[in-house]
Amino acid sequence: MSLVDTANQLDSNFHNVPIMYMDMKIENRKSPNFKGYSPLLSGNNDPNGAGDLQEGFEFGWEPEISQDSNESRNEDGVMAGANVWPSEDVAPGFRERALRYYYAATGLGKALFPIFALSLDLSEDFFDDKTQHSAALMKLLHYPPQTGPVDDRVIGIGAHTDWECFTILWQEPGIQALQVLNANKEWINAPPIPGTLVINLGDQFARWTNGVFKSTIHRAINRSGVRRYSIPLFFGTDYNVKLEPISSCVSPERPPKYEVITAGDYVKARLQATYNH
Ligand SMILES: O=C(O)CCC(=O)C(=O)O
Ligand SMILES: [Fe+2]
Repeated sequence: MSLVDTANQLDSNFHNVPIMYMDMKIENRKSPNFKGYSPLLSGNNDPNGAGDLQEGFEFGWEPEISQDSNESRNEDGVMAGANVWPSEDVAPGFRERALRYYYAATGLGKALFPIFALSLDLSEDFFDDKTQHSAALMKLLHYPPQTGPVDDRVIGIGAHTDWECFTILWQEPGIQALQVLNANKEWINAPPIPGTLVINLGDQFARWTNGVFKSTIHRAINRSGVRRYSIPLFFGTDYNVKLEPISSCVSPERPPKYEVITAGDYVKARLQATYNH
């Protein structure tokens, strides 16, 4: 089955989850790393915005389905922490399908690193020792339709860049919502194309390459009149790895642009800023 078909299958299950009423026991603010359920308007990706008109459910790596989901990995440092799931009564089969798509999509995420290493004239295994632990978060998002008077500061998800290296984004077929800011500062629609996924570059990759690759500014607005779902997978380098610029990307003309911190500290700081606004 193709990756997109696996996502479509998860989507059909996800539509049946009464996600609007997810148990507030699994609210993301109760988890050290914001795993679990984020209610409408609880996050704010654009500091000039007044809250994102979406709700979501976020989870990360965990051992294969048959094992205990409570295991957390020491290597994840500040980002260590178990997933939290809605109960099987509320969402039968949801965890299993979500993890099935997660594992398939992380396989694609991992395959992107050698391609980008080659594009930077590095050996293709350059990122291998930095991507041992699937530092990857998946988010299932629901955007209610936006109708009526519009406050420009409240949209589905405000203008932002993603935080990791690559985002692999599945979008609800047939609904235009995602927009990308081009070099002329114009918003360009990025409609779903059947059978495809969107790949966005994120801040960690801009940091690795000292700005040679840029993270894409994007936003989403659902004015379709119907609910929209999307599923990003944010895939970065291991949380305990320092985001140090690749030496060939630093020169007297291109001095280091970013303070060096670990990938985990970076993601954690961004999560805190987004949900504790
Ligand atoms: O829903 C979308 O299309 C975009 C989601 C997104 O940008 C994000 O979650 O970071
Ligand atoms: Fe994003």
